[in-house]
Amino acid sequence: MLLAALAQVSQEVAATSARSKKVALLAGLFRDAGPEDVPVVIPYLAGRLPQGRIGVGWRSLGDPVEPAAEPTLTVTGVDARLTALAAVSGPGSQARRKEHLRALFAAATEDEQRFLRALLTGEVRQGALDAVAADALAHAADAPPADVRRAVMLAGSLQEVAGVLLADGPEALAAFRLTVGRPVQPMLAHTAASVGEALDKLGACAVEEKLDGIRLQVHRDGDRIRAYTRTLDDITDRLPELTAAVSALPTGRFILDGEVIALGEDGRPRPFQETASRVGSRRDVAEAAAHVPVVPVFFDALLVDDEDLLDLPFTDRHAALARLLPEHLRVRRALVPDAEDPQARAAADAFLADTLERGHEGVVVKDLTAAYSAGRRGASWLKVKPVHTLDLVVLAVEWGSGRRTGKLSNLHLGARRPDGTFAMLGKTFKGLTDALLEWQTEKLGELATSDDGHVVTVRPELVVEIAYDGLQRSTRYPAGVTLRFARVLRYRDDKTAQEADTVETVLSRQP
Ligand SMILES: Nc1ncnc2c1ncn2[C@@H]1O[C@H](COP(=O)(O)OP(=O)(O)OP(=O)(O)O)[C@@H](O)[C@H]1O
Repeated sequence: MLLAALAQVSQEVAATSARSKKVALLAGLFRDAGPEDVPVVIPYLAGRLPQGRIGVGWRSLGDPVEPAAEPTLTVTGVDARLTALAAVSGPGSQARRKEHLRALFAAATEDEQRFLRALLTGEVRQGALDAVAADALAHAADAPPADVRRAVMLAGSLQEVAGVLLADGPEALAAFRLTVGRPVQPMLAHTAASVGEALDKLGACAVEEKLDGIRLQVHRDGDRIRAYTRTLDDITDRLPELTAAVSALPTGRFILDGEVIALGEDGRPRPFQETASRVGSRRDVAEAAAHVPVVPVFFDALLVDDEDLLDLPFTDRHAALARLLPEHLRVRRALVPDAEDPQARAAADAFLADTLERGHEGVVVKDLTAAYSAGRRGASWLKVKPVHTLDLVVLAVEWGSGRRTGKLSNLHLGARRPDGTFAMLGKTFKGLTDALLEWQTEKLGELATSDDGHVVTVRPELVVEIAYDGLQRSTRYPAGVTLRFARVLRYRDDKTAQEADTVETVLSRQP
């Protein structure tokens, strides 16, 4: 497929707000795509590079290059060129990257150049494009849209489903089943302002402690035990405690969802960074385990023996969990069978107070009747946390002064808009430790697209968790509000910019 075709459809999709028109445009594109094009076309449409970060800085994109008259570039050709570019390393690599880029731009027409430039600087972002693309794919392949969506949820990747569907037709979708050893995207939660609000929204529910650890999905088939993070990375070898705890269970086949967390001897959670460094580090596993032991704590069961539990109500899944696991491996919870009963409401509030007292970050309130909606932020799980936090995208950063000279310090923070662009909400350099400063200077340097000596603009890719005390009106910022006392809590390596909080979420937090 020619890059020109993709660039044109991408532009047309961005220009229309009608979902049905977007679906029709994308379906047309998918009909023309060969299976070999799919792994490139889908990420390009969403503004992602299959290579992840390719180390192209603003310098390399500098001077204009004379465009080609006729389109000849293919999407697979462009992808191969960018793979080669990403592989360049060692002395002189900047110059060689620049050569690759110049060659690519010289072969591109004016429209293609515009598309490539936007792709490389992170401007081609299309809000919620993956859901539209799944429906378009169903159209293109004459498959039921619901079947395609379910396959995507189970495969954890639209690309993979697209490849199989376009190559083998709708019957091939049956191969995407919940399978032990094949991780699925975890179910996510919305936010409620208080336990009372959550009870009003959900009715009969369970209130569970919200542990501030790292999301964990464990698959066991006899001796084969694998553990995955929220981004589906395999972390089994880093957490020997986990394999030990899971292999001691009598049941041999299951998929469980939970959290891994470092607890102190008093049972209170240790600082989040300690859990994060255990999960993030492959080195000296035995020593790290002795130093900062972690425990798995589970809150859901997706499959037990050969039974797929995804579509069962939460109560049934939890009953399966209770049969499978001893109490200390399960999250603590309080049941609220009748959300209108004042006593039950008071008990739910008391459960939150007790959970906070024990050092945890809040609770997750769960609808007792809801199925497990993998990969989606279902309305049936509501988290309640007293400290306000937002996951925002770093749009730009300022060079520091004084003690921070030479470091990229003051972060410009953005929330997501429905069209995939970002609205700046404010700036902060508070809460940044020396280690974080060091880390962000390097990372943001790699993502830089322009630098005026004071402000460095970056590809909007890094997600940072920000605590704040409230919102205040501001005419300086595009959403009309800014954050009061914003401070950095941590970087969220496990989230992409598409998963950052939206302007709508931010505004809904206004009292
Ligand atoms: N009992 C629980 N039930 C569900 N999720 C839990 C529970 N305890 C801790 N968690 C964690 O909370 C997360 C749910 O919140 P959410 O879906 O908003 O993701 P998040 O943005 O990573 O959350 P946050 O930023 O608030 O930590 C889960 O991904 C999981 O890691």
